[in-house]
Amino acid sequence: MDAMTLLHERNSMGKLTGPPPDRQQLDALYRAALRAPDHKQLTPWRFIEFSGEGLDRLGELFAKAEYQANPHTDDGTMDAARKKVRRAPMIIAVIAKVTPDFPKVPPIEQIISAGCAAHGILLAAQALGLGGMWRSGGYAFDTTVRQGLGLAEHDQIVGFLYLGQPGGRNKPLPERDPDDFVERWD
Ligand SMILES: Cc1cc2nc3c(=O)[nH]c(=O)nc-3n(C[C@H](O)[C@H](O)[C@H](O)COP(=O)(O)O)c2cc1C
Repeated sequence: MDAMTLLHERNSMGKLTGPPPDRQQLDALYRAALRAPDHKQLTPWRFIEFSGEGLDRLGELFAKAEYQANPHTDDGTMDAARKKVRRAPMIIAVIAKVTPDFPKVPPIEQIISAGCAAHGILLAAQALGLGGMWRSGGYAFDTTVRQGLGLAEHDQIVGFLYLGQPGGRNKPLPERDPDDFVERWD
């Protein structure tokens, strides 16, 4: 696939099956992430890869988050939280490692950079014939999840990237006209 087609036709894939990306594919995904634009070369990124039993550990953390938010939460909600992680054979949590008070690089720039890294992973996944979907849910902002993943005070989870083999048909892409979004100062 040529680069422009990839950029114009990136499409999230929510239905994902095994096997997970292999090590060679993962290396390519991370290399794409590491080319994210990065003011002052802070490399404000951290990735946590979950597969196999690691997914269940993440699911347990999601269930714990539900419980901490509401100790009266029912078993069904806790189970649903556990099962969410099994929507893909692999999840990569993309974390912005934020350095507060860094001259000229405010936290928002570091978080955007991590967002670009996530986008790089999704684009690279599609280029390799993999499927991917960026999800946050409430868990990306949850204190229990943040603690469980070892985030420092200023870090942010920018997303959970669900990755695997495409398990469904690509949805039609939305028709969007650049002119609806662009203002020109000629
Ligand atoms: C930061 C971020 C968080 C997202 N979180 C979710 C989510 O929790 N659940 C969801 O269904 N889609 C979520 N999305 C949207 C999907 O990843 C996807 O972009 C959307 O379904 C549109 O599909 P498309 O990317 O193919 O246009 C999120 C997107 C971003 C950028």
